Amino acid sequence: MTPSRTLEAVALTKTYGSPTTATHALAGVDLTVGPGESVAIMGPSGSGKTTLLHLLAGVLAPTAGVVRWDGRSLTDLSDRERTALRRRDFGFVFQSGQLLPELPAQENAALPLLLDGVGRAEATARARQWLGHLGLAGTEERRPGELSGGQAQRVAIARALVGSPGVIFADEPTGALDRTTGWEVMKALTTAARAQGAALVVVTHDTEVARWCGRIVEMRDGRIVRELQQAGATS
Ligand SMILES: Nc1ncnc2c1ncn2[C@@H]1O[C@H](COP(=O)(O)OP(=O)(O)OP(=O)(O)O)[C@@H](O)[C@H]1O
Repeated sequence: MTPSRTLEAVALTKTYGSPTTATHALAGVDLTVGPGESVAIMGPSGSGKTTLLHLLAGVLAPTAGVVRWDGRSLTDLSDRERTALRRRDFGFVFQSGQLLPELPAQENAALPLLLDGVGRAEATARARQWLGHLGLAGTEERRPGELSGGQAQRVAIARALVGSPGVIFADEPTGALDRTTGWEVMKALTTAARAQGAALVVVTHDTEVARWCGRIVEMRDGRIVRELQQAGATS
């Protein structure tokens, strides 16, 4: 990836519903995330964290404002171009339940490459490499039901990273894990993202999770009300 790739949101607003039932989920958000940077988005329930994540990732369209990735506005792309961009340049990690239960770990991790037309042998080899980096050597053939929660999240991280994305979006990535396992998963996620030069955007309620990120932004009522640089962050 080129080091200049930056994710930038300008004056982002999002209103759900009709004019009579409108919810103003985002009310003017500016945010820039550079290569290798990690940002935690925190704030109370309903403050707009997930909406912001979905807009940044091009999953939802803004009501007004713009999201630029690598200098290109996501809203200027066709649905098809946006889907292709999401698959190639963005990786996703969710709370849980994101792996396909019938596929072994290595195929789950290889999926973005397979969907992008990479041959099975190469895709699996690259997935196995990531599983190895994430401490999952020996579990490549296991199905998600045969993995612990922490192992399954690391398979999801391998899948998010396997296509060398420029940005990884994570929504409560440790929400289904105990504290120690969550710590290990965040360590794996931030270390791998940094090694790859990928930006990382994490939505979380958990200050322990946010501590792994270089920057914390706090949201209230659809706005960023505070930004905190973390000098001591591991990322
Ligand atoms: N699809 C939708 N339709 C209508 N309103 C929505 C929709 N999605 C979210 N909202 C509303 O938008 C606001 C922001 O929601 P959002 O999910 O972004 O908040 P959040 O900070 O991620 O909350 P939580 O921490 O509970 O996940 C809330 O008032 C929510 O009810």
